[in-house]
Amino acid sequence: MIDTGPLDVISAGLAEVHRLLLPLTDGEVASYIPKLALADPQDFGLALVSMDGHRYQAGRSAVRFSIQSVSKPFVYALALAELGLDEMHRWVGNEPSGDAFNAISLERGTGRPANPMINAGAIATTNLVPAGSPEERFARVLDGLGAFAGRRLDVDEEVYLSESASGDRNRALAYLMHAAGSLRTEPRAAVETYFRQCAVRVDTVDLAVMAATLATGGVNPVTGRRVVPEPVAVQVLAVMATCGMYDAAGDWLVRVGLPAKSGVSGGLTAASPGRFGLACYSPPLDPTGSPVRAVAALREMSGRFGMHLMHAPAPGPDTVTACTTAGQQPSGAARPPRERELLAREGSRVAVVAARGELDFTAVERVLYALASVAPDRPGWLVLDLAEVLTVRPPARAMLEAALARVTAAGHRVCVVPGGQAHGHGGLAAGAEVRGTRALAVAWAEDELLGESAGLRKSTD
Ligand SMILES: NC(=O)CC[C@H](N)C(=O)O
Repeated sequence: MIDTGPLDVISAGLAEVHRLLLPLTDGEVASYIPKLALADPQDFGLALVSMDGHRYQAGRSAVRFSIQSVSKPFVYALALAELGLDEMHRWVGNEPSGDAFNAISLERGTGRPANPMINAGAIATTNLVPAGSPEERFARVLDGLGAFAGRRLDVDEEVYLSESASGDRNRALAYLMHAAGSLRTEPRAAVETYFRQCAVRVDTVDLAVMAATLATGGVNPVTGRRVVPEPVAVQVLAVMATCGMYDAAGDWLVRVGLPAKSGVSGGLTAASPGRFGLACYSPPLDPTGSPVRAVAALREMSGRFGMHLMHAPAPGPDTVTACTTAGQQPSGAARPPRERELLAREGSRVAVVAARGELDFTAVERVLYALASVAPDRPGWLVLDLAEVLTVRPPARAMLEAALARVTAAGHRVCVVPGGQAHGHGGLAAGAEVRGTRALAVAWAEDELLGESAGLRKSTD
C-alpha cells in the first residue's frame, strides 16, 4: 500500500474528500442488530484499488467491521458462477424492487425474490451455493469472499450472535420463501448461514479490492487470481447498478453512476468497470440504510474524477492511419515489407487501409467505413494493414472477417498485415503476437508470396 507521499495525488484526493465530509454527521448508526449500535460514528475510511492492484486510502481505512449486505453481490457472483444465469433466474429475479432492503416482498405467482440485493434474494442466493451441508456452504462462502478480498477473512462471532438473536424478520422471510417454494433448503439453517455471511469481518481496503475484482472482469488485481468468470462479473455489476442501492438505486445511478452496494454496518463499495474499485466506511445511515458520508463521498469522487458510468470515454485518436484508393501511394508511416512488396508489384491495383491501437466496436466501425470507401471498382487488391494494432476484441474481429468476406465476394483479393509490427513508431516489439490479427492474417494470406514472406501458413495459429 502506498503512503501518502508528495507524489501520491490519488491518496491526497481521497484525503481531501475525507476532510471535506468528516463534519457531515447526519444519519443514525444501525441498532436493530444490537452489536452494530456499538460502532464509532466517527470512523470514516476511504479506499481505491486500481486494475493493477495499486491500493490508495485515506482516513480510518484499517478499521474492521462486519460486511453485512456488501457481501450480497459477491455471494451472488459465487452462486452465479456455479449455476449460470438462467438457472439462477429461476430462483431469484433481476428486477429492482424499489423496496427497502428488508421488505417482505416476493414476486406474485412465483414467490421468487425480486433481486439478490434485498434480504430475501440474498438468503435464497446464499443457499443456492452448492454444498452438502450448511457448514460446507458457509465454508465455501467464506473462501469465496476471501478470494475477492485477496486474503483469508474471518467472522465477527459477536455480530453473528447478535443478529441471530434479533433476526426474526429475516427468519420470517426465509419461512415465507420456503412455503412459496423459492428457498430450497431448510429455512432455519438457511438464515444462520446468511447471518454468518453478513458477520464476515473486512476493512475498507478489502471492500475496494473486492469491487476492483468485479471491475477487472473477475480477476483479483492484487493476487492475480481469477475468482469468477468474466461474464459473471459483468452480470453482477449490472445487478449492482440497478438494485445495489435498494429503493435509492435510481437516484444513485443518476447522481453517482457506478454499480455499488451498501450495508447497514456502514460499508459501501462501488466499481468503475475496467478502471478501479472504491470503498468507503462510515456507520451512520440514511433512512434507506445506506451510509450518509459514504454516499456523499462517492458522489464527490464520481464528480471529481469523472467516474460516471454513462460518461463513456471518447474513442481514442485516429484509428485509421492510412486510407488510399488503388493507384495512390499510401503516405504517413513507413509501410511494412509485405505491403511494400505488393505495392511494388501491383501498385495501381492496390488499395490500403491501415489501422492502429485497440480495435473495439467503435474503432472497427471506422476501419469498415474506410474499407468501404476505398474498395476498388474493378477487381484488385485490398490491404488491411493491422501492423500497429494492439488488440482486436472478439466482436470487432467477427465484424472484420465479415467485411473481408464481402470484399472477396466482390472479386477482390485481400491481404491482412498482422498486428504487433509497430513499424514507424514505438509499440510492441517486432513480431509480437497480437491476439486476433495473426489468425486473421493467416486466414487472409491469399497471396502465396506474401504468405511466405510473412512466415504465415494457413494451417498454423
Ligand atoms: N442492508 C444490510 O446490510 C442488511 C444486512 C443485515 N444482515 C440484515 O439482514 O438485516
